[in-house]
Amino acid sequence: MTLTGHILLADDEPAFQRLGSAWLKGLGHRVTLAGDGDAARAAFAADPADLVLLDLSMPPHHDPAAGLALVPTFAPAPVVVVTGHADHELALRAVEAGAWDFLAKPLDPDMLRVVVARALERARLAAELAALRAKAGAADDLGMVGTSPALRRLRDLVRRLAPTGLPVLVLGPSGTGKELVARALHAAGPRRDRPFVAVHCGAIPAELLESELFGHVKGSFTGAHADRPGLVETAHRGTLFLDEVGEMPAAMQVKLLRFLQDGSYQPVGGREPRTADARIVAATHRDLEAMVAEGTFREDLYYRLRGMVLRTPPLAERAEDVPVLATLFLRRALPGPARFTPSALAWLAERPWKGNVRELRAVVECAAALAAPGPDGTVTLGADDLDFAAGGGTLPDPVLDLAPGAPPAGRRTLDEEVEALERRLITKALAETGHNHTHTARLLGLSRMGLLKKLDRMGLR
Ligand SMILES: Nc1ncnc2c1ncn2[C@@H]1O[C@H](COP(=O)(O)OP(=O)(O)OP(=O)(O)O)[C@@H](O)[C@H]1O
Repeated sequence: MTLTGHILLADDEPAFQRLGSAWLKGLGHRVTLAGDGDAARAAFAADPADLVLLDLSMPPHHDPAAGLALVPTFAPAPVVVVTGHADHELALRAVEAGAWDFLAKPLDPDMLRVVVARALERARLAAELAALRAKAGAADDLGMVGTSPALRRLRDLVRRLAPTGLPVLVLGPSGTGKELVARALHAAGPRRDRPFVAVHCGAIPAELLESELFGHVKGSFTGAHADRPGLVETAHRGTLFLDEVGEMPAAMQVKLLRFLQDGSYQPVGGREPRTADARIVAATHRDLEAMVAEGTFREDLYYRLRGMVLRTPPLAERAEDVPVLATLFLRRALPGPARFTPSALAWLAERPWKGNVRELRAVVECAAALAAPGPDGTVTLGADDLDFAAGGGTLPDPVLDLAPGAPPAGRRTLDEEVEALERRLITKALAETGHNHTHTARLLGLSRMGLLKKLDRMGLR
């Protein structure tokens, strides 16, 4: 039995529209027609098709690059690109942009039938997979690992909030998993096949944040050579995660409020307001209520953001999660068998974990990177290994203990010794800074780029 479906045919040639839709209807498909990119987007938003046949060069620009930019907007429907020029490179670029397949004009009806049937079958399989994943997802841990009552409750709330479109504000100290919660809300909700876009409001200079979020139009400032979509547009029908929202400059708070109120925004230099539909999840480690009280954060924005508040507790308040998370990070860090000694587990239990889960992860990964497997191939991490990885203790180090004139320990070459020392100092600095690359580079007197190159070379990234 051939699969039939709803096909959006986006092409500006009337003759092709007539012929194409007659062929497709003849095969039993329902067809919607659109003559340009905007019409295609609007038709898809109003009545999402199972498959899109897309001409890459349509009015008003007749520019294949603009056509390519349209491809991802039809996700999750597969897009088959139809091109007037049997252009090999363009077809490859279309596939890179996410197109499922391509067809060259003039169309061969048999080819069209086969390509459409394959694309619809692919869409059916993808929908089936998503349904199975959603079913399995209901029972999984949403990537939020831990057995403490606090974490169970958090997971439960995430599961219940994910299907709703409610804005969520995630509050908690740094490194407690706020971004993880935002990702879980997205992944367990109906927008999971659309983008999750994270904006680190504190990391982007105030003057750039507006154009990052809302985009800009060509010529709006020096260097704006072309229209550029903002992150809210990229997050359309997906989730926009506003991390460190407490750092958002006052002028931007007004614009964000407007977007939260009615989904409308104005690109920098643009005249016409645009709209996007993004689920908002915001997070901060700051005390927003206190910021409202002292007038540094808008009260109206605060109430808009806090549709629901989720709190990620400090790791110190959920001691039973520590060994579970440590074991998880150890398993992820090493391919082979690995374990903690009882003294390592005691060390883990005693540490205050001021940097929370991020610190725990960094310490375990660091210790795992430095450890050597025993004769049976098992890596055993003791309290000393963890202490050293956390930047506290000193480990017997063949290089540092070398007496002047003594031969290199284990008969390693000078280059190997230097590399081993470099690796140790870098991993130690990474643990001290909670894996913050900028701070680690500064600590070691390297440029950030220089550090990243070394990390890549050593496989430490
Ligand atoms: N419950 C958890 N299960 C597994 N991994 C976790 C958990 N909580 C946190 N992590 C891991 O810890 C690290 C820090 O988490 P995340 O970035 O989500 O914290 P955050 O609160 O957003 O931090 P910040 O405020 O500094 O941005 C990440 O690597 C994350 O994957």
